[in-house]
Amino acid sequence: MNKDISPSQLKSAATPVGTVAGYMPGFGNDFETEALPGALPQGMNSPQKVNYGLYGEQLSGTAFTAPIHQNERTWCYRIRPSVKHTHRFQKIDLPYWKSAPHVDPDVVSLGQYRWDPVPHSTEGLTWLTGMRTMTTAGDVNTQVGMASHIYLVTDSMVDAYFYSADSELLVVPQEGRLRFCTELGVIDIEPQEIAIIPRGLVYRVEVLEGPARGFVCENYGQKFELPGRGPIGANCMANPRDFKAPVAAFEDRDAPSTVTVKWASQFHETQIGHSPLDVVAWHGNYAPCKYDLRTYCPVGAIMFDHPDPSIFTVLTAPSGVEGTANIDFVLFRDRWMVAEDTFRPPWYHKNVMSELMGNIYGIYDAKPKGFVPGGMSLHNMMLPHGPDKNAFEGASNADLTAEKLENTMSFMFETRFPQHLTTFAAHEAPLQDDYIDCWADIEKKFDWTPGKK
Ligand SMILES: O=C(O)Cc1cc(O)ccc1O
Ligand SMILES: [Fe+2]
Repeated sequence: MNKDISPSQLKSAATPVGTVAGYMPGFGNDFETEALPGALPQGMNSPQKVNYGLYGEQLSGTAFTAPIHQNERTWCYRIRPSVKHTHRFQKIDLPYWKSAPHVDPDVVSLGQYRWDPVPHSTEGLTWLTGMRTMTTAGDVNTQVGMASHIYLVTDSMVDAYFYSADSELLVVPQEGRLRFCTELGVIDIEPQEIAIIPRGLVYRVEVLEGPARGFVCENYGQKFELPGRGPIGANCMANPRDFKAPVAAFEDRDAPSTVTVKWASQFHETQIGHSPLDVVAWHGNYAPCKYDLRTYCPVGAIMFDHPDPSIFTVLTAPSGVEGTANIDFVLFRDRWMVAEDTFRPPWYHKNVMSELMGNIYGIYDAKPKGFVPGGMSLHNMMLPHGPDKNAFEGASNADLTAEKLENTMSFMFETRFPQHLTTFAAHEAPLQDDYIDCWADIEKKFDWTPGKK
């Protein structure tokens, strides 16, 4: 132990997990943070003895040899190395959390689909038991694609911890407030914020205000990164400083605990005798973060026409094919509409990517009715869609003054892979059977008469 530190200093410096959430700004920065003074080795990663009797441990988020601009890892200094567990892993069943490839032969995924909010259950549900997979795409074993989930959470995890070896999770709350107590610190989120929980990071989820509902994009592939802004330049869209990583916080708590691991699509459990959230200090660039969607600075059409929705990309997870994302996370927030002589809502279209949308709050301009907060829609790859009849009539006859779209926040998880509905999405979730009728009354307006000039 470091002899320069007095016991009173130690007491005041400790920030146990679960009491305080403090943050450091920046996206993918090389952070350093310590909950006890002097806990973080300086100038090297593996001193012969670490202060306070801590163990050094590296968490790699990319291959050791990944290019320098993508290479991510974090050095943790912890009370016990995380290998210490007392039991072999046992498989457990979480029947509502599915992974790709998962194709129910009796479910038709080819279609335009929309769901009302999945209602809260009368039984108590945690982050693990309350996860409801709606769609899967790609293949978790080859680390391509994604799954979309709804979470319904009423109960905090108690002496229970989780990590996903399969995926990074992008969490989009719609109702309630959650606390993510992670190995690297504490993150609190509420609607209009998001959190990113990296692959391999251990955490438990507590309910600060329930019941909580929201959306999750489970990314099997390369990590989310900020999109290149091209000619837009060095500012606007999502700015790096608005992403917040937690400061170090730890628990020194001996209690029989469970660790659940999602690995190659299956869930496994082991027992440990202490809290694994025992990282006293860390440094590195592989860390969870939160982001307030209200800080997203949209750039749009200021003269005419409706640009592709890629202008609203918050984060993109590359697929290896340049410009073709494994997943884009796109935000439709409040903004001004000023384009002249223009049909302002989204146009009718057929997209090579598949579009999973969720409504966080308010009204989405292409679907003034039926796409409600907590609801989702799926327009699968190469399936035509666009404004419903009301939106078309409204926007093609509107007085085109400058108009502010207010009371609106929806998002899209857009992937290059087809999305397959789970049995839950097709049969248990509140699917709107009449969704495609929103286009049924679109009239033929063609006003050409043969032979007439
Ligand atoms: O289908 C949707 O509503 C999402 C969407 C929005 C937009 O402005 C342009 C294209 C697009 O797919
Ligand atoms: Fe679309």
